[in-house]
Amino acid sequence: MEKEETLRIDNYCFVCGKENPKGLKAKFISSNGKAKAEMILYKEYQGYSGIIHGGIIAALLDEACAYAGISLGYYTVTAEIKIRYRKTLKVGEKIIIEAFAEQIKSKLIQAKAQIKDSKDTIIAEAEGKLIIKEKIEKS
Ligand SMILES: CCCCCCCC/C=C\CCCCCCCC(=O)SCCNC(=O)CCNC(=O)[C@H](O)C(C)(C)COP(=O)(O)OP(=O)(O)OC[C@H]1O[C@@H](n2cnc3c(N)ncnc32)[C@H](O)[C@@H]1OP(=O)(O)O
Repeated sequence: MEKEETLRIDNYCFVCGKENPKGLKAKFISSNGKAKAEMILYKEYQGYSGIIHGGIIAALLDEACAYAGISLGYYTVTAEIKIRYRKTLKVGEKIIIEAFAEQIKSKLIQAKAQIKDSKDTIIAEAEGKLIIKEKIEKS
């Protein structure tokens, strides 16, 4: 049987990679199943004029879920993600992205994430199912 591919981290993640010149460069902090980042998205990421593209919002929510899972000690892939877009996100607005994850089966992590603006209004929220691929070895 073929050996399963391992997930490699090379700092080029589109959402968080420090080395990716075309990435969003989000900086997540995470611990104990929670993850958080703050950032501002500019015009490069809009769809309609002045409004951030929903795909970018989805990528941020997905990443927040992954980081919450990483903080539980696992690298995962996303099997499913459901997104609810509640308000449009305007270009140039400060946002807070937060996620919470829990392991509910041996290979399954369930995560919830949300994006709020600086007035604490929910812009978008997500529910994700993440499949555990490997345990993070502590160095
Ligand atoms: C020391 C600290 C260091 C910290 C460092 C921090 C730095 C971090 C740096 C960088 C972070 C980067 C973060 C990036 C994040 C990106 C996230 C993504 O974009 S991931 C790419 C998109 N997703 C895919 O490409 C998946 C593609 N799909 C698949 O691979 C498969 O379809 C998969 C694995 C999702 C399911 O495949 P199957 O069904 O063959 O899986 P089977 O292994 O058989 O099942 C596993 C278990 O999961 C359940 N399962 C599978 N899908 C499910 C679902 N949708 N809902 C519920 N359960 C499900 C199954 O029923 C099974 O459960 P049972 O073991 O039988 O109890």
